[in-house]
Amino acid sequence: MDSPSRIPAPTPRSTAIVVGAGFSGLSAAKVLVESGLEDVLILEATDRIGGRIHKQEFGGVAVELGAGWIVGVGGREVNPVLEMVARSGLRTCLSDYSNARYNIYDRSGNIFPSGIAGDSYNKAVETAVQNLKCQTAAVRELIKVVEPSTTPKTPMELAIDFILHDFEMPEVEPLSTFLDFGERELMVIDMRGYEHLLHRLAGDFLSSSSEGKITDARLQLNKVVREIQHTRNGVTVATEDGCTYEANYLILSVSIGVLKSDLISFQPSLPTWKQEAIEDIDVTLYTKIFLKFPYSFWPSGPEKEFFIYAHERRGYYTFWQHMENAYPGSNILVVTLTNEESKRVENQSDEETRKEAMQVLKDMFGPNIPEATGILVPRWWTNRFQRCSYSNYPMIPNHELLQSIQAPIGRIFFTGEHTSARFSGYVHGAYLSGIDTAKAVLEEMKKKENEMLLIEPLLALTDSMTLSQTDAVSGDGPADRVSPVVAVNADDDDGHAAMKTPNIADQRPALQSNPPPDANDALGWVERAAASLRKESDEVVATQKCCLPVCSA
Ligand SMILES: Cc1cc2nc3c(=O)[nH]c(=O)nc-3n(C[C@H](O)[C@H](O)[C@H](O)COP(=O)(O)OP(=O)(O)OC[C@H]3O[C@@H](n4cnc5c(N)ncnc54)[C@H](O)[C@@H]3O)c2cc1C
Repeated sequence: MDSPSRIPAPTPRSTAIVVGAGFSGLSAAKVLVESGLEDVLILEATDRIGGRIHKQEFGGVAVELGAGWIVGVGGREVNPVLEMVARSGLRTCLSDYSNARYNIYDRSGNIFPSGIAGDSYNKAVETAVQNLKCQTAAVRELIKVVEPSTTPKTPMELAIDFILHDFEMPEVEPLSTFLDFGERELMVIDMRGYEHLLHRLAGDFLSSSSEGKITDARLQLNKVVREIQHTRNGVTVATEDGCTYEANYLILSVSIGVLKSDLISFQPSLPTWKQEAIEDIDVTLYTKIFLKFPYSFWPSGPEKEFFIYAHERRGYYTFWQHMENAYPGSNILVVTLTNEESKRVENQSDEETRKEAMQVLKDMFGPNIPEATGILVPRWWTNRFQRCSYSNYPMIPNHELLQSIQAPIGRIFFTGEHTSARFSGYVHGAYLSGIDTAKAVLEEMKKKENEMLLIEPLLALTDSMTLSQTDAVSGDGPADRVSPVVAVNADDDDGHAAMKTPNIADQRPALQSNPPPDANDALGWVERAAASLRKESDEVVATQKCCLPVCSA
């Protein structure tokens, strides 16, 4: 009997492949499918959808390892994620950070008097706003030197500085999220998790079982994309398990951290300006560490949910939250670390982290508190499918950088929170970017279709001429159907539509050497049409150059 073949069966070419099934990938796929592209294929590296939205059961409740809040609520526009929350009846509660400044503990367990803490906080906000104004003015006037800011020195100043700058605070950060959607934040406290929104979204266009499990073959889990080959005609994707997939277009929704890493290689390589833009974007690491206790020992009540530990090392187990408001009786504390501290704890054992956290809690609440019985430390940095928590753009908008990040390369389109002009870093930014990118792909397809309508008669004509010509010369039929006119308007391998205009005369020696008598007029017509297409493509290049000043043509 024949043994079953180990070579995976070739998959049919799809119109579009979406890499990644986080919020942006799924929202992009939904738009494509609902526009009639039934054959969209989604390749996701892990065994689940959701990406940086990830619920896990811990200590008897659902905790959010990634996004936990709907940020931007109560403003003049409605956050689209809030609309989804309302539709799916997800349980949330308001997070009020304003009292955290009155719950600042020193290393001896004393709370700073509210007057001192409040004054220090207000001063830090003033300085931060002042700095921002200075920077904006400096950018406007192209002044390089800015007044040095007041540097926080004491443990309390360092703690406040950490809260103001490592968490987005509407008081100091004029982000579109706060300006448009409002300054409030709702925490998701639902056993189905934040990721329930993604399951609902996927369920809108992918088939699922009666238990809600997605069964649609268009979603392929455990498919780690390692290589993307792209030409002017399409893309070929190779996954770690040895499969290849072909498509006309590709939407890449992996995080900026993954783009910075070497997980995915591109053939040909991404152009230098794209690689530089990817390098230039900073990433933030944000780690919520969950600790489970046999009973609660921290102050509870409406204004005690958040508390701060002031240590001489900035960001050392600074920001704490108890989960009693969300899940009464859960006896869970959450402490948030960022950036270098996140990396440090990711690289040590959970037991070491538990000991450090316990020492901090003992500093604040005394030596007799119970030991944590469980700890959960998410690892976003060492996770090769994330390598960050979210992108971190400079406060002063850098349009050039953003445009370079957003710009497609040939048939590869980029999406994800890091491509969102107004809402980078957030769930709603990811969701809206997916929609925008899918629309851009549809536009591009329409443009190509229109071009083909124009080109097809020319193709037929050049085919018939080439046929008679090559018949006359060699007796063979045309080997390659790609017409020089098609090449005029096709993308080059660097991804810029029609950046190089081929010399038609060079590509058509046989036609010129001995044209059939009745083809002379037709040839003139082809030349004129090609010239007009060339002019059109030059205009495209001009537009692209003006959008992408860093582009090396
Ligand atoms: C700890 C943390 C806290 C956060 N808190 C908030 C918050 O409270 N509120 C808020 O609005 N936002 C928050 N965010 C940000 C928010 O989670 C993200 O902005 C958003 O979820 C990003 O969605 P995305 O689709 O852009 O990317 P992702 O969700 O990362 O989706 C990308 C997908 O691509 C997959 N992938 C990666 N590499 C490959 C590959 N080679 N092949 C195939 N698939 C691949 C990944 O597995 C992933 O599923 C937080 C993020 C983190 C990590």
